[in-house]
Amino acid sequence: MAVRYELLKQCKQSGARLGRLHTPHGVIETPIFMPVGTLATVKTMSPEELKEMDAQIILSNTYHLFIRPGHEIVKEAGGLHKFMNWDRPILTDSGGFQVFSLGDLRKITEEGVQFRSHLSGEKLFLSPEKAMEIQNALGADIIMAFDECPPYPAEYEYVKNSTERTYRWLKRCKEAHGRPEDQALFGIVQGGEYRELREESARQLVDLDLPGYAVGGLSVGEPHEMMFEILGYTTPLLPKDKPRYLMGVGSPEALIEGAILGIDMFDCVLPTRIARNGTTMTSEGRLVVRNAKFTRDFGPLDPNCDCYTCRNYSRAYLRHLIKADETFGLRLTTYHNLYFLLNLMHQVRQAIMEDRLLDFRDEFMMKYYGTLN
Ligand SMILES: Nc1nc2cc3nc(NCCc4ccc(C(=O)O)cc4)[nH]c3cc2c(=O)[nH]1
Repeated sequence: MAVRYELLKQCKQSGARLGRLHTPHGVIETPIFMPVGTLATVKTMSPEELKEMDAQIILSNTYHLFIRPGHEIVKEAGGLHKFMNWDRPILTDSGGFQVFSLGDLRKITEEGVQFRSHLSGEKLFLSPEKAMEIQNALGADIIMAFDECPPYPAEYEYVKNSTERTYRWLKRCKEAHGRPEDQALFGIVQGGEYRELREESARQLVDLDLPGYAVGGLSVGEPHEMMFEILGYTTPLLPKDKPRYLMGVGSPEALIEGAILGIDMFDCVLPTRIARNGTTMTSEGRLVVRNAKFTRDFGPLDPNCDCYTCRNYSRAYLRHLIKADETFGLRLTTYHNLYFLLNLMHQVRQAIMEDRLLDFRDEFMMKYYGTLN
């Protein structure tokens, strides 16, 4: 089996669980946050730094690597692990979301999606078969089905047709998957904001008995409460003995709430993207270190953080680097933001172990957001 999930403990206070995900490139402790390395690099971080902060799995993107440098190049290099010198697990997203959010969308048909590259404008085509060919070439441990992520909001009829086609595409992915022995194909539950479509999608995917299930079509601009409400009735439909992956979610509050609702895996570009404009996540909430008020603040970014950035540099120094657009500044804020979320998930796992995740949530929310919700 390419990937095997081991349920270690069900939290007594919530729907959260402690688990271990065994993959060909190592074991992942869940619930887990996955740093995003879209172009075969987690921007400004080295693999050694990612290991130092205990990143156990990273994400990369079919769409981007298909466009540049091309999946054949990566395959000739020996696959993505070798190409980027990362010997721990990798998950690749299928391109479904990226085509709809990045490429200049041409046309969706039963066959697949015609679009223009956001780089060269060249006409390209992605289909379930093509997405499998690319991901089989990249060699990630976990690969995602080619799906359509419907926009929010979207009419019931549109979402119904899209979700039914996404299911037909998933069956084609399963058929076309060339490496089931060492790459686990996860399905993606869709259905928009419509409960009966979500329930139907979950039922169909579970019948395919896949090694893992993602909840897609969320974190696309819908209200926070709606995302949690959808998770509330979708996650329980997924098998307890398989990992559940909420795509594109990465704020501290959403990671904790998602874990409480039974989600095991998260990914988001948020921490790395906001770091590059000097916005950081600290134990006392968001802190925009480029702000003038930190000009003479010689204390650590986060007094409660023991990461490399917080142990060695001051807010004044970080502000100076970010203002001067010094690359080292981006590296230091990125390192801290990733460390913050990875450490948050470590504390979440600890809280599940001690059956006190709801208490942990309240304590965290008070410190980070200054409110209980
Ligand atoms: N295959 C597939 N992939 C997905 C990726 C997603 N990513 C999101 N949300 C990301 C939201 C997002 C985007 C940008 C930033 C930032 O720049 O900070 C933060 C969050 N929702 C997503 C849904 C899907 C989906 O259904 N199917």
